[in-house]
Amino acid sequence: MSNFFDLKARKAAAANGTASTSTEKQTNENARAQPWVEKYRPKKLSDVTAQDHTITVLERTLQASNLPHMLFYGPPGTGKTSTILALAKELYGPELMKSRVLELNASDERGISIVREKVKDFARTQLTNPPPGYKSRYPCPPFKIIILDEADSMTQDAQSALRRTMETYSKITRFCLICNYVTRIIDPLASRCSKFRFKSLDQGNARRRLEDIAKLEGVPIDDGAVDALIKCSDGDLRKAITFLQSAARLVGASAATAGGRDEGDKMDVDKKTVTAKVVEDIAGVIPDDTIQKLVQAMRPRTAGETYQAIAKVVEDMVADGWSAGQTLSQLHQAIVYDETITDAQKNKIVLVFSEIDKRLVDGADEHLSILDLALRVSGIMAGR
Ligand SMILES: Nc1ncnc2c1ncn2[C@@H]1O[C@H](COP(=O)(O)OP(=O)(O)OP(=O)(O)O)[C@@H](O)[C@H]1O
Repeated sequence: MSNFFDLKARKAAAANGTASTSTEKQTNENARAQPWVEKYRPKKLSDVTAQDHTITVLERTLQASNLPHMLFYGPPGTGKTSTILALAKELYGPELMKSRVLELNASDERGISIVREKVKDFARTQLTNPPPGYKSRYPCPPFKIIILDEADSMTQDAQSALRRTMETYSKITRFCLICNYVTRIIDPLASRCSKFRFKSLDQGNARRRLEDIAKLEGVPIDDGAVDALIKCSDGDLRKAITFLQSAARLVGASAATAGGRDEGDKMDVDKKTVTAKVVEDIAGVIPDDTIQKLVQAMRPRTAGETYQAIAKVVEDMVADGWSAGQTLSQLHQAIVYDETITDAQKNKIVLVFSEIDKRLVDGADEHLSILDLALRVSGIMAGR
């Protein structure tokens, strides 16, 4: 891992008493200010963890110096963007990355005009020879790569237009579409690509990566905190690393500039060790007893009493600032494992959860949505 060796070299230089120049100091400052998700983004295909099958197939494809159009799909923070960037770096080396790779992400416009102009213009550009002294692990391929991140947010028209561009310029341009929801990619486009599924990171790999980063950054972290990072991030390594960096800043355990510490926060700030409590507070995890209060309020009683009990707990939760998304996710977990609720009731409850989830995504009022959810689930639990 190159970061590890960079860090070791810096430490060795410091131990030898090597005077650091102002340029070195500036570089160190920049490294400190950098988000860890970028600092520890895999630089080579072999740095990508937990996606062994995909990486093996891609490495074999590279050996043949050929590449199909590709569609990477899977949950957020599992290494899709990192993989294609690492692949492109290995294929072109730093010299050709700029001229041979076009990366368009969510901040770019997603309509048909971007396909007709920016994508098509780049796709049809003829290749120039590599500069003298160009060196790469693989023979320089006769094509460029266009990376379309978050391709599932492209309009249907834009996707249709892309189909033709892909075909027309396939000799000199290969596409890599990246998305979370493969069903949102139109069939004619998906069928032109080799598909690669990225899985949520398993606990073992996520744990190793987080422990490595904590060690490299000199952050004391206890076992419970790593468990909490894994639990709060649902297999999304980007989220886990971001929580880790925020937690390290909060407890003052990292060299990163401290900031964002609120007076009055009841967190474990004195120990300088990242604990499970610190992680949960940063991730906005609602304490179990609060969720249990809501579940108890939802248990069957007379109609008027149920409303009052639920309304009171929901009001307190809103006043405490707990987000509706987090409430939805933790309440769902609590109900799924509740053995007093029958499977038939759980089936109906899941439908209510998905409806409220959609409503929240569409921007509905959080307080009313959670109130509605709790009342409807309570009705189902009462057999209504
Ligand atoms: N499989 C992985 N191996 C190593 N690091 C990873 C992996 N997955 C994610 N990461 C870390 O998380 C960060 C975000 O990963 P990346 O942008 O590749 O995710 P993604 O799958 O493209 O997510 P999204 O769908 O949200 O775009 C990376 O910079 C890296 O630090």
